[in-house]
Amino acid sequence: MVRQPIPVIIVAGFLGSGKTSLLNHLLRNPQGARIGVVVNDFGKINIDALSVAGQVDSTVSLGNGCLCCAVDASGLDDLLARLARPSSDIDVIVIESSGLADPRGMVRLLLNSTNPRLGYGGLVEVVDAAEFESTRQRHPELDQHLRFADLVLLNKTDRVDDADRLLELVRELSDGKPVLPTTHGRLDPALLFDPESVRQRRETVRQLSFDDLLADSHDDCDEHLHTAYESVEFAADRPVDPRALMRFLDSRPAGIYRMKGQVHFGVPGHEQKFTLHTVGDFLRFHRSRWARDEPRRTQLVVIGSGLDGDRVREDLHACLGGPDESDEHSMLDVLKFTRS
Ligand SMILES: Nc1nc2c(ncn2[C@@H]2O[C@H](COP(=O)(O)OP(=O)(O)OP(=O)(O)O)[C@@H](O)[C@H]2O)c(=O)[nH]1
Repeated sequence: MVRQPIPVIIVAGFLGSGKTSLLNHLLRNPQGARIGVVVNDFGKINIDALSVAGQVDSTVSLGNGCLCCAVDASGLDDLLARLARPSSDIDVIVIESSGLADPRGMVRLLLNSTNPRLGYGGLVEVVDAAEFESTRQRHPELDQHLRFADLVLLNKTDRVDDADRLLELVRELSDGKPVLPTTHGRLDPALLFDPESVRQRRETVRQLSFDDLLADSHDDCDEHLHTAYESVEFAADRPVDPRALMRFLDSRPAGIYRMKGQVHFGVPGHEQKFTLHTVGDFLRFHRSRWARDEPRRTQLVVIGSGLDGDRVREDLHACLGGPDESDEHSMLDVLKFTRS
C-alpha cells in the first residue's frame, strides 16, 4: 500500500496565546497516532515524567509513542527529513512556530519541500481572546496572519464575556477561514489529522495501551468538542466533471478547512482513482489504481466551521456529469495538482 505523506501542521500565534497548550492537548489525546512535535524549547511541553529543558536539536520519546524535538529554525529542514523516515514511524508532525515569527516562511519551506514523505497539514493560528483587541492595535500584522491561516482558534474564550462578538470580528478578519472557539487549546485532534486512517494503518487488534488509558482519564476530548465543527459527506456514482470540480475548489464556500476523499472522473486515459486532500487553500490529488472490486465512485468528506452543508452538497452535485467530450484538456488543471 502506498503510504500517504505525513501531514505537517504549523501552529502559530502571538506570545502566550495558547500554542503550547494546544500541543500538550494533542499529546494527551493522540488518538492512536504517533505525533512528532517540534518546539523551540522542551521546557514548555508537559513531558510527564521527563524534565528536559532548553535543548536544541534533540529528541525525546514520550510515553504515548509520540516524539518531541527541540530545534532552531535552521535545523528544521533536516529534522523534518529525519522525522519523515519510515523508521521513525510518525503519523503526523506538529511544529510550534515562535510567537513573534511570521509563519509564512515555514509554510513556504513545507510547500517547496521535495520530500515525498512530507505533506502540508495546515497553518493553525491561535488567538488570545482576552488580549486580541489590544494586541491587534500594537501589532496590526496580526490581521494579516489571520488571513494566511487555514484554521483560526479563538482561544481563552473563558476569559471574556463577549466571546460571540469576538468570534464575529475574528471571522470577519479571517476572510472566510474557519474560526473555532476553544479553551486551553482543546481542539478535537480529528480536525487536524484523520485518526481513522491512522488506526487502520496501525493495527487491528490491540491491547489497551497507556495512551488509551490516558485519553480516557481526560475529559477534554469528549463529545462536546465535536459540536465545534461540522462535516459534510458527499457520495456519487456518476463521474465528476474535472473542470467543474476545479472551479468549486478554486472558490470553496466559506468555512471549509479540510476536504478529503476519492474522486472518479472517468475521463478516457484518466480512469484511475484520484484521492483529494485539501487544507485551507492547499490542494493535492494522488493518483492510484482502483482495487479490483472497488466501485468507481466519488466519496468526499468536507470539514469546517460555519459551513452551509446544503450548499456544499448542492455545489458538489452540480459538478457531476463528466466532462464535455469535445474538451480534450479537461483534466489539465487537475493534473497540475496531481502526484502519482
Ligand atoms: N484561562 C485560560 N488560560 C489559558 C488558556 N489557554 C492557555 N492558557 C494559559 O495561558 C498561558 C500561556 O499559554 P501557552 O499555551 O503557554 O501559550 P503559548 O502561545 O505557547 O506561549 P508562548 O510560547 O510564550 O508564545 C498559560 O499560563 C496557559 O495555562 C485558556 O483557554 N484559558
